[in-house]
Amino acid sequence: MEDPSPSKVVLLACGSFNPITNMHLRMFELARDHLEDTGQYRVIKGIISPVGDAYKKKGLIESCHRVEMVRLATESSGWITVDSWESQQSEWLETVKVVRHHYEEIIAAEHNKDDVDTVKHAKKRRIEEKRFESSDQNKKRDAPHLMLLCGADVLESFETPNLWKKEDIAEIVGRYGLVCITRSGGDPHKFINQSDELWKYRTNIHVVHEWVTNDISATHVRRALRRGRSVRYLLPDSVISYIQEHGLYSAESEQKNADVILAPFQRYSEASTS
Ligand SMILES: Nc1ncnc2c1ncn2[C@@H]1O[C@H](COP(=O)(O)OP(=O)(O)OP(=O)(O)O)[C@@H](O)[C@H]1O
Ligand SMILES: NC(=O)c1ccc[n+]([C@@H]2O[C@H](COP(=O)(O)O)[C@@H](O)[C@H]2O)c1
Ligand SMILES: [Zn+2]
Repeated sequence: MEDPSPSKVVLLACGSFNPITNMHLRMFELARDHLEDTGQYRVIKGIISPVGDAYKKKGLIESCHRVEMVRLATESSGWITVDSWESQQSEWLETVKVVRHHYEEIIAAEHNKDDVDTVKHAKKRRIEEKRFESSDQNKKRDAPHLMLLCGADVLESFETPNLWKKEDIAEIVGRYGLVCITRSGGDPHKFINQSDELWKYRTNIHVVHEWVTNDISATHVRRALRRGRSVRYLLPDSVISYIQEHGLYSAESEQKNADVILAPFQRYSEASTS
């Protein structure tokens, strides 16, 4: 008999969040509505993982500030949280490693939950276990899926030479799944259609069309801040207060890493020359 209950999903967004904007938060709401509309999924959690300082992107301020701003921005959400594990690593980590880490955490939490259940409901479980031949198989089936959430620009960056490894893309998209929000100027469907690699995994890529096109970008916010312009309503008030209190985003901070190569380019060009 077909299982009518929707699969649980955890959404993970990786990026600079320099700083977090309302659009980063909207991505989660849009993705949840889209997935739940299919009747196949129930989104139980959203995780925002700011990239570590070793990513070396131009203008990237210290991760402690970026993490704190995400914490403030997600305070009012009942399901989106920040996770600082990635940002605490001394080296830049490929996104696939971040995805694996969070999946392992989810599975470990499921096992812990089962252990607690075992003590609390030992009797009930014994009865249930008799109904299933392999409890492990069922545990796995009930475990939440983890999907990477991103904007269309990240999907399009898969084709940039020396930025992503083919096997990493295959693992992220093939094994976990991707939810991609349209961003003005891009057409993810066309992009998937034109890529033999992505076409293979098309059923694992959920494209969410944002009809209320919203072109907020962190770059735009940083530029406005440098010019002393208002950024109100582009990001939460608590984040704006934090930026003001700590004097973040100046002409000087925008020059950070200006003469450094982005970590993935550095790593993959080293690999191809050695
Ligand atoms: N307006 C938007 N529409 C759709 N996706 C977005 C939007 N802004 C950011 N994202 C997505 O949010 C994630 C984190 O992106 P990132 O931190 O680079 O934000 P950004 O606004 O693009 O910043 P920057 O301008 O510094 O590149 C990425 O997956 C990116 O595609
Ligand atoms: N090969 C990879 O795994 C790879 C390459 C480029 C960017 N990324 C990630 O994608 C995100 C992109 O963030 P930005 O759009 O802010 O540059 C970051 O989290 C970064 O670590 C991963
Ligand atoms: Zn970006």
